[in-house]
Amino acid sequence: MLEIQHFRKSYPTGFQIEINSLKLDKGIHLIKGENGSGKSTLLKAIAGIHDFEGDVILDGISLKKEPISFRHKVNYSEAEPLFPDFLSMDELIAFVAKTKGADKTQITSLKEILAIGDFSKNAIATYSSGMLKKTGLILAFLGKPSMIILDEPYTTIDLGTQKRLTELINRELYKGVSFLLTSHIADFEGFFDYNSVLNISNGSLLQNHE
Ligand SMILES: Nc1ncnc2c1ncn2[C@@H]1O[C@H](COP(=O)(O)OP(=O)(O)OP(=O)(O)O)[C@@H](O)[C@H]1O
Repeated sequence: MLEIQHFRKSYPTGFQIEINSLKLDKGIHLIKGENGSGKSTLLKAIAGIHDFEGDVILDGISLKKEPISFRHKVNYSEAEPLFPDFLSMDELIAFVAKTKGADKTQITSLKEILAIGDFSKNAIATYSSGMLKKTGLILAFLGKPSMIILDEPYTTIDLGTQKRLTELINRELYKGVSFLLTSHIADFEGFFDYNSVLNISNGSLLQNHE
């Protein structure tokens, strides 16, 4: 279970997200909101990338008190991932696999599902936007995370990859992994039986239904 307590994140521009208390059960959750509503800011905070006031607790492990253990349990993919141009996807996978404890079987299986092919040997500088997105996605599934956070997972990838990504998410859900997804359009609302759908507007979160 994911718990957000007394959360506050503000930027010097004046934009602010405040969540007094939020509890999300194991399962799959969707955060919807317009451009600039605060989705990415919230996800980056939950993933331990952005600093914030308050705490986020996953399965009893506090991000503030046990940051290393917490980060081991949470994987994250950005909406528009950026990586060093000179590295290849294979090199990035090898690095993340080592830190997250992923084995060769898992890597091969994920590469097959996401139809990565031999292109992963090439430098990131040569990647299309879809390949860049697939790079971010594959890294987010490595190891044995309790929660996978995917920011706008269906943008940029082709229809075939979208279908296989849905199968992959369902497979991992079945194994007990939880998911937190965002969308600024209703592009994949019907793909999953969400445990909850939340709306974020101007930094405030509203829980729709469970
Ligand atoms: N590093 C930053 N410094 C200052 N302001 C920021 C920063 N990152 C985001 N913001 C501001 O915070 C607000 C929320 O941005 P955020 O990227 O979280 O929204 P979003 O819902 O993910 O948007 P989109 O759907 O366009 O990706 C926006 O007003 C944005 O300009």
